[in-house]
Amino acid sequence: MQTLSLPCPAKINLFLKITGRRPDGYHELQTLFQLLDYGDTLTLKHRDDDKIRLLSALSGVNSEDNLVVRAARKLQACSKHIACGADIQLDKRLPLGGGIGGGSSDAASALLGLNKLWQLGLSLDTLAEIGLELGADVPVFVRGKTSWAEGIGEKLEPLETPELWYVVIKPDCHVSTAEIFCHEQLTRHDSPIKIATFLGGGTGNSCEPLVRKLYPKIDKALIWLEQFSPAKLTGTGACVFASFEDQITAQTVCEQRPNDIQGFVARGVNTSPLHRALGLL
Ligand SMILES: C[C@@](CO)(OP(=O)(O)O)[C@H](O)COP(=O)(O)OP(=O)(O)OC[C@H]1O[C@@H](n2ccc(N)nc2=O)[C@H](O)[C@@H]1O
Ligand SMILES: Nc1ncnc2c1ncn2[C@@H]1O[C@H](COP(=O)(O)OP(=O)(O)O)[C@@H](O)[C@H]1O
Repeated sequence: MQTLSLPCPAKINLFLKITGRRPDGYHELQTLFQLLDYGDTLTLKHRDDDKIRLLSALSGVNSEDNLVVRAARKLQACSKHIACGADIQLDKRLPLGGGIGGGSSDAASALLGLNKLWQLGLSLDTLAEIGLELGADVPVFVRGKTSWAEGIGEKLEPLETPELWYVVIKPDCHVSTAEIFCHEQLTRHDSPIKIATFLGGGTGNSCEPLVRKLYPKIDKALIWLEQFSPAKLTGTGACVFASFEDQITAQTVCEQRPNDIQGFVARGVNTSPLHRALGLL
């Protein structure tokens, strides 16, 4: 097999609590990562030399900093063969810095795809460990299941959720995850909750009050979406989302969004499209 074309699905955080801070500065959290059937596409072509070439530049991101190239280099270091190279084409649909895990998902698809293309035979456990070095959100995409998460997002327990339709919109602003986690006004000591408490409803995102205050456009987008269904921030933003029972209602809402707001409709899925494409689950 010489070429693989793979999906890189988005995620949303159905809730997010910050329960503490580790000595290295990373925050411990609780969240529910809901995978979506919508995302980027990564095409990997085997090369007989050891070059990693990114064929599609991402505006504002140096090729060597692109998470797919960083993932490929990390995996190359695990290879005992000399001829492990790849041409990589990344077709982006997911907005950058949206809190929907685009870069992390691209990295996970690169790890799983190149593991197959280069016949490395690494387990999902090993790939999740390598992924965690690239970002706290990478392991959930490596494991490929909608999951309850703790730690910094790497302690994962699959949780089946109703496969609802989501409207995800991105106001015209960019939120840096690091900026929010460094902010003195961030709530850092939420009490941990049980799964049953989340299922009982009403659990939100602890970053939301601060992000709404710092980014009026996000506040406005939440107010707009709230007209149709309860709306929440995903991750540290900038995207916000709301759920709907059926696709047509979700599409009708999405089409009415203000002109300066990007948006899409996606179905929540319990199993990643990446793993389905690779025949892993
Ligand atoms: C908090 C979440 C929820 O999904 O936010 P989003 O990025 O999706 O908005 C993620 O776990 C983010 O994961 P990811 O985007 O991979 O974060 P990383 O690249 O590992 O970290 C970016 C920066 O955010 C801070 N950070 C990140 C995660 C975490 N649990 N605690 C932190 O303090 C650190 O300062 C780190 O340098
Ligand atoms: N393949 C990639 N896709 C998106 N962003 C990338 C990628 N590689 C590196 N990045 C960098 O990672 C940052 C966060 O990306 P992204 O995963 O889209 O956001 P978030 O973690 O908020 O969901 C971007 O602003 C960009 O600088």
